[in-house]
Amino acid sequence: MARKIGSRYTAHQILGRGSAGTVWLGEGPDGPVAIKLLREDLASDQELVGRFVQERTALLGLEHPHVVSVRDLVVDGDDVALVMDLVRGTDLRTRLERERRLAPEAAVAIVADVADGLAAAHAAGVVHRDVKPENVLLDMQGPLGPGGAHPALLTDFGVAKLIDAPKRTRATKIIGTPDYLAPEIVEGLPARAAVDIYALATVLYELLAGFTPFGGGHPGAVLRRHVTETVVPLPGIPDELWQLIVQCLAKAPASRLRASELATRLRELLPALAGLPALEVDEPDDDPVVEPQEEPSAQAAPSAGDPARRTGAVSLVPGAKPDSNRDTHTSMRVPAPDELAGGARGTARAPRTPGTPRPGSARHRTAARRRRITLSVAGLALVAAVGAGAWWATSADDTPQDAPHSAPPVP
Ligand SMILES: Nc1ncnc2c1ncn2[C@@H]1O[C@H](COP(=O)(O)OP(=O)(O)OP(=O)(O)O)[C@@H](O)[C@H]1O
Repeated sequence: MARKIGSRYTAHQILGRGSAGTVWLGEGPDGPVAIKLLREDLASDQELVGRFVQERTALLGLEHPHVVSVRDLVVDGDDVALVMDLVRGTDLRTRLERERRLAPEAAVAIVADVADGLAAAHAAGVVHRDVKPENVLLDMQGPLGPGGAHPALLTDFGVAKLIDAPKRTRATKIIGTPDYLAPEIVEGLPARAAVDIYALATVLYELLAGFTPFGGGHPGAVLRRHVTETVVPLPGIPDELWQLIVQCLAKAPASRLRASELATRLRELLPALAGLPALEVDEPDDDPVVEPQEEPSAQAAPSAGDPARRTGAVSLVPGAKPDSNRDTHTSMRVPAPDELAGGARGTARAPRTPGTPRPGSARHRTAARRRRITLSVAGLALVAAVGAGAWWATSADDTPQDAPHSAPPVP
């Protein structure tokens, strides 16, 4: 059923739903558009309305074939809506879920497009801060590129930030999605363009492997891996492609490539990747084995399937499901250095060639569960601190770079 949005637009049909509202196929004075309409019950939420305004502001004047342009912002009674270019296709998350892993050529072609879009955003002084497959749209009506990939466009600049002059203070709250967060964000440093490169390299790894390099388990563990763990090579990946990923996942932001360089280097690799099949990689366990520290106790650690262990991610939107490390706009407190140091045992998720068991794999899980009794003291402290911080930080948004470093007390 059609409905009017402001005086200039008509929404005809729902294209999809996000946590903050519904995206409609609509019509405007200049033809078809996509209209992102903020949920009615959220229209009085200043923070969310602020994000819509932020997205409009961030993208003003930014026209690029690999960025979804925002055409208008409508505020009319209870309606708050962003009017965007219509992309006829799907988002990259949907494609990845359907195919599980992409062939290297298609993955690289898609990521090169996004790198081009990021280069334009960075040149305009905008850091995206939430690069992930959900925020990449594939234009199925566009020409087929290398590996049969459709053109990719970066969208959802709702938490984008204008690049500022250097700040004197550290951030106390984290904006973003745990699996894709650059280590400097976890450490409370300001988000510069290099955070988008780190996130995009994470997306590239994920397209090739089917899982993110540092994801899995509690968000606190994910944050810690970004800072302390080294990415483990994917079996069978062409060396030059691997070197690019490693460089862009460097812990030091200055060591990463810039977006335009990344796009160029990826495109140079494309001919050598033509026709290569998707990598054969088994997803590592989400639940690394933690050796027992003491005898069984009534306070045994929650298991991976226990909701208490998975609720560290906090959705921006009241009522949205806060249980995934891939949730949009997760907002958490920056962990203290001792929380990041964690226990003696690393938790890197080593990918495996199919059929190769390793301790902690699904095959070994039953036996391992029997042995796993408690988390280390450091692990528990991290879980408690980050989990509590997450809930505390629900109202945090765009002030982190100005805020003094004052973490709440750890319960
Ligand atoms: N410009 C667009 N053209 C066509 N479809 C779009 C456009 N923008 C978003 N969509 C579709 O609408 C759906 C919802 O998008 P939206 O950005 O609201 O949510 P999301 O990014 O999936 O989640 P969240 O808002 O929680 O980050 C997506 O599945 C996407 O495919």
